[in-house]
Amino acid sequence: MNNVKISLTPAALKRAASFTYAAYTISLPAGSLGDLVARSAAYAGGRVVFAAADQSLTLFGAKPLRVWQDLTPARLRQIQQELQVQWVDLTPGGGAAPCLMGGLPFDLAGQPAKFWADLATGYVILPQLLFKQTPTGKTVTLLAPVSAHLAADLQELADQVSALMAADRPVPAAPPAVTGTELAVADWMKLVDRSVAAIQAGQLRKVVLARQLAVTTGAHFDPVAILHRLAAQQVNTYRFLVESPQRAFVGATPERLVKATATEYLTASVAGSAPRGATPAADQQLGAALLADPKNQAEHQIVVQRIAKLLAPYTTAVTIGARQLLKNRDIQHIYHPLAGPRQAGSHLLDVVAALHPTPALGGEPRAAALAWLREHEAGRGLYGAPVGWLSLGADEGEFVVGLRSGVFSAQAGRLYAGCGIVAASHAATERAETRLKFQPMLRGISDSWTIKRN
Ligand SMILES: C=C(O[C@@H]1C=C(C(=O)O)C=C[C@H]1O)C(=O)O
Repeated sequence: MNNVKISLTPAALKRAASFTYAAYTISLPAGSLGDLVARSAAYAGGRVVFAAADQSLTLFGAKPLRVWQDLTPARLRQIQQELQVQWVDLTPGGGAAPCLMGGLPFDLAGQPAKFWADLATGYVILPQLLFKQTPTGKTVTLLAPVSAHLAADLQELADQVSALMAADRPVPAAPPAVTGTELAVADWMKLVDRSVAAIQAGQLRKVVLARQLAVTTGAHFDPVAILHRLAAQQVNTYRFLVESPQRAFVGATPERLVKATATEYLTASVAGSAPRGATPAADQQLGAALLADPKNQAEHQIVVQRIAKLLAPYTTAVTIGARQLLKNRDIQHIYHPLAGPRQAGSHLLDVVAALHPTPALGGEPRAAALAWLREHEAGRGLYGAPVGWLSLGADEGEFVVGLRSGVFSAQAGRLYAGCGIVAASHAATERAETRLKFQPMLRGISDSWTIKRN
């Protein structure tokens, strides 16, 4: 691509003067956005990627103009509302809106999540370079603060895009060999037993317990390389990367929290898990057994009923789609899509606040489950939390549940996996289920790993 020339008329510059930020959208030649992400090492420490499971959208934000931490959905809604009126589109003929991208914490009131460093309490960026790929094309939206040198600043951003597109794609390094340690297994199994006892005593109906696998490598964890491997390995998943100067949170989740279009909210209930079979017949049998299993049915019913109730006030009617199996490479789940037309005046982040954490990640009732987790579990950081993007134009965006994921520094990482505990749960089976849920990320980070139990 030849270098792009930004053209701003004096009238456009005058219009910009009453705003804080100015945006300018450029169409890019066809080609995979993944290739650009692969070349983006110069922006390491400040990248966020979101790739929708149905390939309808990939977003790549880089060069944060602003960063927010200590987040709740309500706080992010306030930030969105403030920013919505602070930017102006200077694209001749009209361009795309800037977006906020990143993740909220699972529970700000939970125990501190030390390993997460600067990602611990949520991390949302306003990128200066926002690449967007849809089936109809590829664009980049540049965002600069309005100043006397706005035209030069936008041109410099455009030049950085040209340089990125011209950069050589680095030859991917072989994935590092990894040593893993399952943390606190005996304690966790005891906690499963105690949770089952609390459920049987009527203290709560369901709680989702997570555990951690610490991973280390003598080489280097490259979050973008992990993201690419996940994209190739994990069908039917949303891939994401939230990268700060200190950490990178990467994953491939099957679970949508909520997508807001102009007219609809779409969500999903994903709960109840089984392995994939080695042959189509074995796989079909495992799926049929999962659908027929009373414990998994009970676990799933709690989730689907609660989500339908929580979504109802924000829609004119909730439709619960047919029960299906959601199959990823290593795991299959019971799955229901849910959707409803938007209630006039409702906001995406209010729906995020209402839904998170669903009983697929927290429990039922929510308050009792969260209290149980705050007391018994180490902080989750962004694991299991809303991860996604939010437009600063219309109130549209999508948040997924940050599962099948890990957080990394250069040489160390933590993978997370959780499972729903109900009255009929057994610690050994739940441990096996969480082991299965570590599998996608282990495969994503390495071709060879050794796991120790601590
Ligand atoms: C908590 C996780 O997964 C969640 C729990 C599930 C279950 O209990 O069956 C299934 C899918 C997810 O909603 C995880 O993968 O870490």
